[in-house]
Amino acid sequence: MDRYRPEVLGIELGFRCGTAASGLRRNGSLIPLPRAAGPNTESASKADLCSGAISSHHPMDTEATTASRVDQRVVQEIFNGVAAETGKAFFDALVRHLARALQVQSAWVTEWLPDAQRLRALSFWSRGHQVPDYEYRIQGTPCEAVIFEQRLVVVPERVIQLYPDDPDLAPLGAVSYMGLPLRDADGEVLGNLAILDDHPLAVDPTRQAVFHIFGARAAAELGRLRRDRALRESERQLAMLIDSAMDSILELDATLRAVRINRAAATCFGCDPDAATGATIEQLFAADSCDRLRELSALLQGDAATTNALWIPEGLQGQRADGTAFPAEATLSRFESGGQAFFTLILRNVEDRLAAEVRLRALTDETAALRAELNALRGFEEIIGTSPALRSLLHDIERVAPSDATVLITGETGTGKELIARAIHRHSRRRDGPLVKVNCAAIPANLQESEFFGHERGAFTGATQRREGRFQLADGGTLFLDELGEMPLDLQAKLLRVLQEGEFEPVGSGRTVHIDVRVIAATNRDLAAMVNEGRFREDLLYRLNVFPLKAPPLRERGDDVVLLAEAIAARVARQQGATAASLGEADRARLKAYTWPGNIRELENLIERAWITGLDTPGGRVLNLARVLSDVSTADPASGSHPAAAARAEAPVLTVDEMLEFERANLLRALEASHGKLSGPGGAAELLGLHPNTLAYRMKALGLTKTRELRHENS
Ligand SMILES: Nc1ncnc2c1ncn2[C@@H]1O[C@H](COP(=O)(O)OP(=O)(O)OP(=O)(O)O)[C@@H](O)[C@H]1O
Repeated sequence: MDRYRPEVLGIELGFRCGTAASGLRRNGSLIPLPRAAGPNTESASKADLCSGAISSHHPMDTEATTASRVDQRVVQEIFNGVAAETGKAFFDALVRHLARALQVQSAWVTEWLPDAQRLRALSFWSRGHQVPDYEYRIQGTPCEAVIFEQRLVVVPERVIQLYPDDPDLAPLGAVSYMGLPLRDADGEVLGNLAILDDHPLAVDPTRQAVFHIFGARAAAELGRLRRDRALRESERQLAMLIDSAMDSILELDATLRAVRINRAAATCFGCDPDAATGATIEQLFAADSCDRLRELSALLQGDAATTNALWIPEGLQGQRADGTAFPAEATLSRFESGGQAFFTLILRNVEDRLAAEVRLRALTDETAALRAELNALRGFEEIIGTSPALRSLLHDIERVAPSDATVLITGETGTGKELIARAIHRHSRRRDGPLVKVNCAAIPANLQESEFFGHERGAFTGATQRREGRFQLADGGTLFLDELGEMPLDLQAKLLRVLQEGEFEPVGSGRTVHIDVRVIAATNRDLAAMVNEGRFREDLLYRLNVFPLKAPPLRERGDDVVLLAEAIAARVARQQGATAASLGEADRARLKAYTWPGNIRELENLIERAWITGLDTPGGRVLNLARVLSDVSTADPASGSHPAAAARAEAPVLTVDEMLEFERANLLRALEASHGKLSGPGGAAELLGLHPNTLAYRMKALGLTKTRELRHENS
């Protein structure tokens, strides 16, 4: 814009003495200005400069030598005047010396406030005095171009006419102006340096150069001030941050003396932050912790140091001002400031955490103990009974369960062998693994191998898919082999290998599979007798018989029969949404008198029947035990006419084969009596006191599976 063109050198300068102004209008108020005693009375050199300008249309050309000489002096003068100063004093000295040396009425240095679009004087010298609090809007002033166009602006004369909107020019009686932007190293405008006179300004390149030099000096100081201010601000923020941190922070010097500690640290050490500043680590930590801190700080300092920070998990003992100690964990890190090493120790009092951990551990232990107790109860909760025989069995279960020993459970049918196997699994370390049951009597002999060990696709006719065997399914858990006595001899050999080596080959595969399975086997057969007969492998028996358990028959469990009867009755009642009345003395006696050849399974069947034919009373349903027991036991056992008692008294000792034949004949009799009905009320299973599934297994085993007359009514 043309109005900014006057700085072009060579303009004819006229000398006019300005009118003394009464004051500056800034910030809405009038700043009084001292009245000038006369134009440029401060220095004789001003006259030289001005007259040179007047006498020539080209002062620059004609006065160059003089100006140069004068400027050398000016430079020196200003440098001497400001060299020792910094900050506000520096700017005061700068503008004072500049005005005096250039023989101008006013000189000022400002800071640019871009948000407010204002310039604030860091120092303003006018007519021999400092003008305080000088600040102005930039718009319409000669400084506008200085700041926005970032260049030197020289207005040798008629500045009021050129900038009629600048309200301060008239009160100052301004005639000429020169302004220079002050920039930092990045080129950002920080403010400006300006002079103003009530006479036309004689300008030449040398004077401008001098102005530039002092502009650069002012810019450097302004930049320094800014950085200083920014540093102080960031230090303030850092101090606030450190002080408000939850963790205790200690800044230590190279000798590990605290140079600063935050509020959290002061609280932690139970002292005043100021009092703790200057404390040695010996005053803050226990002796061995001090040794540790010294060692670690040396590690961080050494040439071989590979890290800047070290984690000290627990193990530090802080010492409070009152002499008490607290456990702490910390991070020690090293930093440098002003070429000196410092350490930051970020500390955390872990007293509460350790106490919480101790509490947690105690609670965990307690919970584990309670859980174990509960498990012990729950593990055997299905096994009802308090008789010495049963208690001794439970004790054995507890002993053998935690080991990985193979267990062989023997006992009559229905005595709870499967229940025992489950209890062992539940009390073993494999409790979270699978419990897989295989009933050897229920699987056709030719399919047993594949059932146990799995098969490859196409291994035999019908093997359309590859299939995993029970052993593999039980990997990591327990395999329960029920009715082990029914296992064919060739499979027994393979089972032995699995037990000994933990590996097998699936049918039709050359691949060896390794498994980790505990085997629990059960049988109601006399395996020793079978060994003698060559029907069971002796080596397998030895291998299985590591820990034999015998499930006692119900008739040897004393009052357990009553407890069991009541529990079964309650279960049946629950299923029906009813209640069962307590057993009367007569019923208890009846239950105890019977010999229970089918054991607990027979008892279950009997109670169910007694429930059906029972009588409802206000106290709950009364079981019709008299009738169902008289059906199975018409005679008084004490008289010796009870079938079992009679059998014990009269029957000759039978061989195993004779026993099997006897069993076969007995089953056929039961089937005849039930007219071929297998299960349900009046069925053969009920007559025999067997579970229908067991009856079915037994029939298969005895070759009775194809009996045409059999009818399943309720399953
Ligand atoms: N002590 C007991 N407490 C409660 N119920 C029992 C007890 N013993 C056995 N039973 C119950 O008796 C029934 C027969 O038990 P289980 O099947 O375990 O006998 P088993 O000896 O394996 O019979 P089998 O030789 O015929 O396979 C199951 O319903 C079982 O829950």
